[in-house]
Amino acid sequence: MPQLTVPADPTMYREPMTTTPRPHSVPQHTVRACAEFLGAAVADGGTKADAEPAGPAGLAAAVTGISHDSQGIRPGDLYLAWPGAARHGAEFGPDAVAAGAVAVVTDAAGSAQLDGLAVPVLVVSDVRGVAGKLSAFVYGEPAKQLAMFGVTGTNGKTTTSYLVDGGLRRAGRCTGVVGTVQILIGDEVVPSVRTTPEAPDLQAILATAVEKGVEAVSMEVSSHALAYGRTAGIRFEAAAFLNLTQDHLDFHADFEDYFEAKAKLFTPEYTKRAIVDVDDEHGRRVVERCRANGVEVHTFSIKGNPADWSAEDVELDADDSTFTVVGPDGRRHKASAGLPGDFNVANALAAIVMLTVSGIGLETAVAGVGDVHGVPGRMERVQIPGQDFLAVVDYAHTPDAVQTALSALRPVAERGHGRLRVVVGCGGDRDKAKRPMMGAAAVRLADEAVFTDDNPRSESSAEILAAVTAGADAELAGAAQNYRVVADRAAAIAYAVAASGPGDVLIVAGKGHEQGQEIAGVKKPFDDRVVLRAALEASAGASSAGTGSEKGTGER
Ligand SMILES: CC(=O)N[C@H]1[C@@H](OP(=O)(O)OP(=O)(O)OC[C@H]2O[C@@H](n3ccc(=O)[nH]c3=O)[C@H](O)[C@@H]2O)O[C@H](CO)[C@@H](O)[C@@H]1O[C@H](C)C(=O)N[C@@H](C)C(=O)N[C@H](CCC(=O)O)C(=O)O
Ligand SMILES: Nc1ncnc2c1ncn2[C@@H]1O[C@H](COP(=O)(O)OP(=O)(O)OP(=O)(O)O)[C@@H](O)[C@H]1O
Ligand SMILES: N[C@H](CCC[C@H](N)C(=O)O)C(=O)O
Ligand SMILES: [Mg+2]
Repeated sequence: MPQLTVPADPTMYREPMTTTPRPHSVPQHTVRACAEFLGAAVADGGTKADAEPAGPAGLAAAVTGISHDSQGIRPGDLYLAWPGAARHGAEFGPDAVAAGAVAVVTDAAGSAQLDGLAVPVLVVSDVRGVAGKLSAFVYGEPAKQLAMFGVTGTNGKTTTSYLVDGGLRRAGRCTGVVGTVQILIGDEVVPSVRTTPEAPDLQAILATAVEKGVEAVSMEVSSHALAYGRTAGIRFEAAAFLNLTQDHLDFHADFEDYFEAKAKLFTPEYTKRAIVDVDDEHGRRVVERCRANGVEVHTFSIKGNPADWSAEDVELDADDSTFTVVGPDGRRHKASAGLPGDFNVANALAAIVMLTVSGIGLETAVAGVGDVHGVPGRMERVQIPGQDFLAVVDYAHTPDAVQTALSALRPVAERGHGRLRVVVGCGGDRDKAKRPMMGAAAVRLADEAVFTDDNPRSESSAEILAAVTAGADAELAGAAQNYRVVADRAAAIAYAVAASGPGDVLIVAGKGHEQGQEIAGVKKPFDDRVVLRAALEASAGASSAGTGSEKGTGER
């Protein structure tokens, strides 16, 4: 098996964002105006200090920004001290003030820790609960100057937000995208650390976008974002619900709680219109909610379910697809998606409907969505000269996504009379319940699964892999084992490449665009696309040197 090392180019690893872009000009409300906006009690080290404000300027100080991170404070900021998983943000109140914070917004528990602070302490009952609207206030309500498009669902948010962006660009809009892969503000690219940024960062990004002439933003709205209120203060032109399947039950109490978080987006406060995939049972529940709460709802289906919009005559290829969009008035329009798999037809239709019902012409929406050929790390083909099998990097990191990705490429393997192989693992410090389910999906739908490390984070790689293989074993129920475990991800990819022969299909799943692999809390550079390409080149080199005799020896 070829030995691989990850290229040690430090520029490949993107450090987490430490500074969010900030707008140049803001309304400069005073601390007092912010306190009034919040209806907050003002405490100064536990003593009511409305009459005698603390600090040099106290309540009269101008507020020029807002942050929840003491390390991201700029002079003139409000510091939001909320309780975290590990500690209370109030612990960092003094750091924030030293960095120039003009006031701290916190809760009663935080206020008790901030005795004698040199700036006013504004006390509210739920800091995260006010963060969205307060941040929007501080930055001058930027979302009101933008056409906002939001996408939620367990899988497909990133893809769909890029497809919406394609349509907006086609319509001549200057655009922004906020999501898992990166943040685009016009032509500026900002690294992303979260799918949906925390509210102060999100509002700063939107205000910067307005300053740069951006007119429309498509963004992912994660369930964490909805639970934490990260998008509060934004009313979307259109919000899409794609699907709801197993994920994030480390964060949500149960599946119903996960659903309720997603359902929040489809209320009049959050969106003008809902675009809902009714092929998903939870989508149908969202439709009922919208009908009850008065949100305008547009349904779509790619599976022949009754819906306002549907995709018919779907033809799938290894790299793309064509279909006919059938609108509510019976209008039919030929469309294409430059991405493989029927699930991407659903994503494309979601984007087309979002754009069309928001006033972009159907023809423009269809053309713009069809302009998008590839989303980083989503079914991204990695190909070297002479390669006689299909190799893709995909971001499937949920049971449903593993199933979807494998099912989408099964016909390609069949057409090539080849075998379907997947390299996959599960992240640590995330939903544990999905691990056996992913293992089961992999052995059920692939000819061979290679189970490997994803981002173990603080967890033991061996324990994560044991949970994955337990699911695989249960699924196989004594049938011949069609998986192997190669914990080292580069070695797993190298094995899978060496095992692949003509007509085969290889999916390297779970890390997509990611630039690092986190093991025992240390993040090292790792890009599946780079590692896969290196493995392909090493394997081709080994074959041409006559040492590739093992290649493609899997049973056919
Ligand atoms: C598990 C989780 O939800 N963690 C979130 C949490 O971190 P934490 O509770 O551990 O924070 P902490 O270390 O206890 O610190 C408490 C507070 O002190 C502040 N602090 C801390 C240290 C310091 O020096 N100065 C300072 O001000 C922190 O900013 C924080 O506000 O609070 C932080 C902000 O306050 C979040 O950014 C962080 O999200 C982390 C990054 C995360 O990865 N969250 C994931 C689970 C997430 O949000 N995922 C969703 C969905 C992904 C998807 O499906 O696409 C997403 O939208 O990305
Ligand atoms: N509509 C869909 N239905 C089911 N699976 C999908 C769908 N769209 C994409 N997928 C699968 O999910 C993976 C992740 O897709 P994408 O990154 O667009 O989703 P996401 O919702 O943004 O994920 P994340 O929660 O990590 O941000 C893809 O690589 C693909 O395997
Ligand atoms: N937004 C997802 C991404 C998971 C990606 C996977 N590579 C992992 O690390 O588990 C999460 O934070 O749960
Ligand atoms: Mg995403």
